Amino acid sequence: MEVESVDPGTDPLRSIPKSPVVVLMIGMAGSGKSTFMHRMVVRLQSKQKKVYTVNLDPAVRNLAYPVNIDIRDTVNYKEVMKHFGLGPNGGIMTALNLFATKFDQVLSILGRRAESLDYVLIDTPGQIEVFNWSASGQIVCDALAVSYPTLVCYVVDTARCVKPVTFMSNMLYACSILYKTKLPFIIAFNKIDVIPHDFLKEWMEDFEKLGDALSRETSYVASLARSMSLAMEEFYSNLRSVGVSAVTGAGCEDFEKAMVEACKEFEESYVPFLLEQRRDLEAKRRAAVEEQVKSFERGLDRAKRGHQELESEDVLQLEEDVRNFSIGEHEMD
Ligand SMILES: Nc1nc2c(ncn2[C@@H]2O[C@H](COP(=O)(O)OP(=O)(O)OP(=O)(O)O)[C@@H](O)[C@H]2O)c(=O)[nH]1
Repeated sequence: MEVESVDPGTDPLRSIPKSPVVVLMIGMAGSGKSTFMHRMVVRLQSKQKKVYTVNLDPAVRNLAYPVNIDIRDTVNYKEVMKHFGLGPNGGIMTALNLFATKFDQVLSILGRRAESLDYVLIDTPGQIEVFNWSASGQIVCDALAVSYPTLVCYVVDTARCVKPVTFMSNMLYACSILYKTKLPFIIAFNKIDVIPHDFLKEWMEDFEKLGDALSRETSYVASLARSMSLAMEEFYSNLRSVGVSAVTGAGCEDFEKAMVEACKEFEESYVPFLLEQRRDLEAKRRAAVEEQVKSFERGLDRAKRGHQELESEDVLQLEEDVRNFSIGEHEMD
């Protein structure tokens, strides 16, 4: 398996255009990422914006929105699980890592489309750690951020944050994503049709209020969360949050305003950093891709040794599929 050379059309050192704006949707399973993507696609299209969508979740069954690039068209994660002897999370992670080794193909497709696009919305797996802490997440984020204004939207299920301890753990996740990606960040407190998010804003703006709520809980985790709540104030000051409902569309206007602000932040804070770091980032990304290719080869060797009882054509077919897949697109409307 060879690492592909970069298409000149996607030269990572060219200047970063103002559009399309890339939004990475990250959030726990069931938080509403796909539904929110659908809502934003419909909303933006109704304003004559050109929206392009990418699905990076190999295990999702149904998508609410029309998808242009779909990881499920490339590697079959169930086959990957079977042949590499992995569980569901390992299968998703390996499929995503494999996809990331060919992410230059996505950049080429976007490069050809970019001039006519306003937004690229990217859906990620609900197993946040699979994206955030794997090589693939790093490869995808770095590749996009050196090419287009790139933002993170962290989708949170507001109803699942009613307990202050759960809210705090959700915020710690958000914190780890912000510090890992370093990209402009918007928290979308989703499902405000079920429960308004005002109490969460209060907890973010006044750590004493969160402390009060936590003092009603007696667990060890609550006292840990209490001692962390002050430290989190600094983190909250680095992000913007809005309440939305993917189902009713409430709050979407605020979300659009937050995207405009986040783009400004990208331009003012991130682009200067990129201008200094781009060569290093690109070298790091290519090294990460090469490492993934090697790790894939090692995995295949192990799989072959472990599957001596299986039909060798089976293993060869999988090897062929995962080595030589190419990334295509579904036409836009
Ligand atoms: N009431 C309400 N339900 C919502 C909202 N957004 C999503 N849902 C529901 O929440 C459930 C999960 O939504 P999805 O969009 O599939 O969530 P996801 O984050 O993409 O989930 P994974 O694909 O598992 O990562 C579905 O039943 C949605 O209909 C919302 O704003 N309000």
